Amino acid sequence: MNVIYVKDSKEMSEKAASLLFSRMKTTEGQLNLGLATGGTPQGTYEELIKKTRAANQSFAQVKTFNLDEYVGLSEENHQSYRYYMNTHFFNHIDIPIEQTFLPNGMALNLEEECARYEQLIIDNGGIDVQLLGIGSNGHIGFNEPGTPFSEETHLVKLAQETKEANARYFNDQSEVPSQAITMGIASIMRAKEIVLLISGENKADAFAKFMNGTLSEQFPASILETHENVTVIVDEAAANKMN
Ligand SMILES: O=P(O)(O)OC[C@H]1O[C@](O)(CO)[C@@H](O)[C@@H]1O
Repeated sequence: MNVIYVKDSKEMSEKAASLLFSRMKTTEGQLNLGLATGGTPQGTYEELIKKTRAANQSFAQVKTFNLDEYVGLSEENHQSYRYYMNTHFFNHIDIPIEQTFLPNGMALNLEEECARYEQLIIDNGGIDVQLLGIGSNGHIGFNEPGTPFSEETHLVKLAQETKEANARYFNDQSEVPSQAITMGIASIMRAKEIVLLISGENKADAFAKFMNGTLSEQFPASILETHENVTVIVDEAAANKMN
């Protein structure tokens, strides 16, 4: 595992964007990108847009697969992850919107939707590079503590801690959906390369626990230690409990 220590979230975003940009360039855009939402990767998308524009680079061949989506929020809902991805990234680059995929949290049959999404990723040849954030409880995607490492895309009930953490994006905590569809740990681990971003004081305990290396389903991110191609980019605020 390659751990890169950086000063702050700006430097983390620049490093992550450079890495993704270079992967897109070396494959001439023939790349399946796994993407994440939340506050952490927002700067990475901004940097990636800047780089793409500055280099006048086309990424029209790239396909994207997001980790997760809330259940019951339409794509027009400003809190849906589809809305987040469109506004923060897809509307500003030339990846055709039809090549951008998220689980459909409005599907009538949610179990069927999970199986369809998993199969969609497989049918497209799998994910080449997966971008990840981490929850303060160690979740990756919406895989909460206790999720079996063998899970593929599935329906989850959000942990209270996660609802509280994500309430900042909603008018009121009661509006945070209680369910989501997420790629499972097994789906994430099938990515050929993983880039984990960790930023901010509120992630310091999670990073310390991650680095301590005990493999446990109670701390979902711990599985990443067993993946052969992981880059972690962590800022000073998140790394400050390691000294
Ligand atoms: O970057 P944030 O907003 O702290 O979120 C951390 C993680 O939580 C999720 O948003 C899910 O709650 C992940 O997609 C994200 O990586």
